[in-house]
Amino acid sequence: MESFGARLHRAMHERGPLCVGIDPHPALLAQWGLGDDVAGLDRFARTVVDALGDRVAVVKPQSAFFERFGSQGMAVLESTIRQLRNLGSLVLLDAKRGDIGSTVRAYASAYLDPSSPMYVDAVTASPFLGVGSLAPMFELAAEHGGGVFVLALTSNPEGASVQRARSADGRTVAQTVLDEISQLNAGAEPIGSIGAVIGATVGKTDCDLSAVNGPLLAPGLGAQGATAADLRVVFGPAVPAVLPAYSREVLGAGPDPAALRAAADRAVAECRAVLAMS
Ligand SMILES: O=c1ccn([C@@H]2O[C@H](COP(=O)(O)O)[C@@H](O)[C@H]2O)c(=O)[nH]1
Repeated sequence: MESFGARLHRAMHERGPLCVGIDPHPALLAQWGLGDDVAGLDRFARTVVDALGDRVAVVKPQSAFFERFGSQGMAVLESTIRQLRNLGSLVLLDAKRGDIGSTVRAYASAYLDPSSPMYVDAVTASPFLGVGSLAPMFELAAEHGGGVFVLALTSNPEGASVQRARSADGRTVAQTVLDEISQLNAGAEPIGSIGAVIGATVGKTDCDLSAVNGPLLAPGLGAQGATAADLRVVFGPAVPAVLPAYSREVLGAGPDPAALRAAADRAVAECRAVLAMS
């Protein structure tokens, strides 16, 4: 099966370098004239899927906003994932999972096994229990052409105290995570399937990104204050590997589908200019 890295590389070239999040915040539901309930959640997600599912490279449902509504919210998430896959966008589930290896195996089956109802193209993962504890995810991703995005330098200001801390060998925690990702992606073409999450808000990373050879998911654009121009500062020569991610900035244009599409097109144009892809 074709690797996630290869599928993502093609999708970004064909559809543009953009990941749009589905983050149905209560404030956005209200702004769209929807109730803060399962029906509102369902309408919100369907509107985004119908407007963007056949247009953007990657759609990233934020699991937390579906989990809020219990089993009914998870049913909406499952059907959102199915609809997105039918429309051709890659689905990156933002669930930030991580645990001891034996439990990570269950998370891996939930998201990266094609027989699961929650099967997605890629999932976000937290390396706080050690990057090695995520091995079951990496293995299942490799077996079925999936991807994993591992948190390295997150977009929130609180992340730095942990992620920029230095370990005994002098490397930052973020660099340690990136080095382990580099090993997993070594030799992969056109790009590896294990990505790193590095916020567009973090300024200079003080990290060596040259060997990562995987996609660099950059949240923090728009609502959190970063702009497309910041991507050059944060990623330097690694900027062509960046997958820019917007949620509220694009979603705030809804619920009119044409306005959502226009907002996504604007974001693609801005990012394409920075990533020097045409
Ligand atoms: O470092 C990180 C990792 C993940 N996120 C997630 O991305 C979106 C951002 O939403 P915006 O509305 O564009 O701010 C959200 O789902 C976060 O959980 C992140 O922001 N930073």
